[in-house]
Amino acid sequence: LLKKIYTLVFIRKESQILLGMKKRGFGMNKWNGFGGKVEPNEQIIDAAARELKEECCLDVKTSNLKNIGHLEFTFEGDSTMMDVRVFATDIFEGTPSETEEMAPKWFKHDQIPYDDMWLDDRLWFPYMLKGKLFYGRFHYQGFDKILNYHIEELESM
Ligand SMILES: CN1CCN(c2cc(NC3CC3)nc(N)n2)CC1
Repeated sequence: LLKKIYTLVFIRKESQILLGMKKRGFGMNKWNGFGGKVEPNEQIIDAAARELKEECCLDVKTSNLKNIGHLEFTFEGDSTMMDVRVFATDIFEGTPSETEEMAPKWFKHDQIPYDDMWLDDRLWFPYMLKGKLFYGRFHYQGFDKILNYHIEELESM
């Protein structure tokens, strides 16, 4: 019932996508996009650009970040909902660099390391990789089992 909003940013270059290996905190030891919490009085899009810079030193203009997806996560026995706003761009400045949070690496679309990612990723990544807009909700039991989910392509966000 209590919704917390998070950001998740994917950077694309030619036929590759940038993922980061999370070195600490939530999602540690999983590859993922870059993101985090939205501070009070912070616009979601600004939080997305801020976290990207903090986590892999890339600079993006918020005007170049496109909202491509919306993911909602609930957990059996827990009343919080993770509301994850997904953004992507292929316009960025800087070189992806390792930080205390993330070790970045480029991946070809057919070499996404799903076994070292959140379980839901293998369900919605194909929509993202095909350039589609998507909405997905996933109900987890613990962090290693999805009890049920729904995902759909959207015509607009
Ligand atoms: C700040 N982060 C951004 C990414 N995020 C998640 C969550 C997730 N699944 C949920 C079961 C945990 N799956 C991906 N790919 N990312 C959580 C919050």
